[in-house]
Amino acid sequence: MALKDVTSEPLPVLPAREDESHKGTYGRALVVGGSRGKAGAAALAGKAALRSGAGLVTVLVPRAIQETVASFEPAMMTVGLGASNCDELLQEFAPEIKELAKDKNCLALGPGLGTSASTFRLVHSLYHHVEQTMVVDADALNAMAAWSEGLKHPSGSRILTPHPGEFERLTGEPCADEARVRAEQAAALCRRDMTDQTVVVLKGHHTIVTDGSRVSFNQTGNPGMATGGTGDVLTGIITALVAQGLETWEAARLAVHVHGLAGDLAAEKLGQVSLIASDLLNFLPEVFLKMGNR
Ligand SMILES: NC(=O)C1=CN([C@@H]2O[C@H](COP(=O)(O)OP(=O)(O)OC[C@H]3O[C@@H](n4cnc5c(N)ncnc54)[C@H](OP(=O)(O)O)[C@@H]3O)[C@@H](O)[C@H]2O)[C@@H](O)CC1
Ligand SMILES: Nc1ncnc2c1ncn2[C@@H]1O[C@H](COP(=O)(O)OP(=O)(O)O)[C@@H](O)[C@H]1O
Ligand SMILES: [Mg+2]
Repeated sequence: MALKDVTSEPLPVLPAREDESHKGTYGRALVVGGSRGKAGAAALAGKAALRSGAGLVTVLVPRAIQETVASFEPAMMTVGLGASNCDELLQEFAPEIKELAKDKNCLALGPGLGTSASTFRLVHSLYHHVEQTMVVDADALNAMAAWSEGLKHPSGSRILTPHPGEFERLTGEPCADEARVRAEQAAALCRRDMTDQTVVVLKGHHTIVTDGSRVSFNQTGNPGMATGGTGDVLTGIITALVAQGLETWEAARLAVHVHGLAGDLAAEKLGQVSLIASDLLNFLPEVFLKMGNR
């Protein structure tokens, strides 16, 4: 199947907010991630989801880091699972997480999650049994890479957001240097195991977004964004746009643009050297205003 390059087509837009709306109108997002030492990844994703317009954001983490995550941002709700010393999310939490997912419009799974065997089994269970659209990132991708059945049989739409290292773990093949070949690799992953509703976001300079038949090469962003946690922010942005009703392809394409533009504005003010992931959160408001949202 020929891959259609739609890079020059207009970007999707986030609809204007109606006067008669309320927080429920803008969706409920659930971020599942974090572990001791990587609380920040879950917090960055959660706060990015809030700054990208999701009505209600809950960050679900192991109990030991709940207070830390909550302290990053009071507008974020948190749920802590396990005993007070529990520092990673485990397989046995799957039923509780599935229950909490029921009234959510979108889930993000993976930032800072950790790589224990039990955590990986939790990821498999959620990937295969949660019907809501799910952004699958970071250690959730590593979990799926370690699974012999690969990414087959998700029970809902999935947006996979690998960086080239994660992509290689998932597919067993390194990313090609040439953009067009890389796009074909990402599209092949999309088509290989999954449903029509799967989107792959292969991150890097000119991040590739593909649904297996279309591809878009992102035109925003800069090397200042090559710093820990910027991918976690992207995960939160995509999750918020899905929670607000955008389709997976639209949400991924718009989010990648918004994320890169936040990076460009941040670099203009702060310089590429000093830019850190949490700066992106502070430039998201300017991005949405620039794009015509009130
Ligand atoms: N503040 C926090 O809490 C933070 C927590 N975080 C959490 O940490 C966890 C681990 O995530 P991770 O991405 O840091 O590590 P990992 O999955 O081992 O991948 C790195 C490997 O891939 C390779 N690689 C090749 N090309 C690459 C490319 N273009 N971009 C990137 N990598 C590339 C790379 O090659 P190398 O650098 O050696 O050349 C290396 O071998 C995860 O849960 C995440 O959410 C982070 O988000 C940081 C902030
Ligand atoms: N040289 C670059 N140019 C543009 N964007 C970049 C560059 N390097 C990294 N990025 C962006 O930064 C993000 C890094 O994501 P990721 O590697 O998952 O980081 P982390 O896991 O630390 O949060 C991606 O969105 C990627 O596109
Ligand atoms: Mg990452």
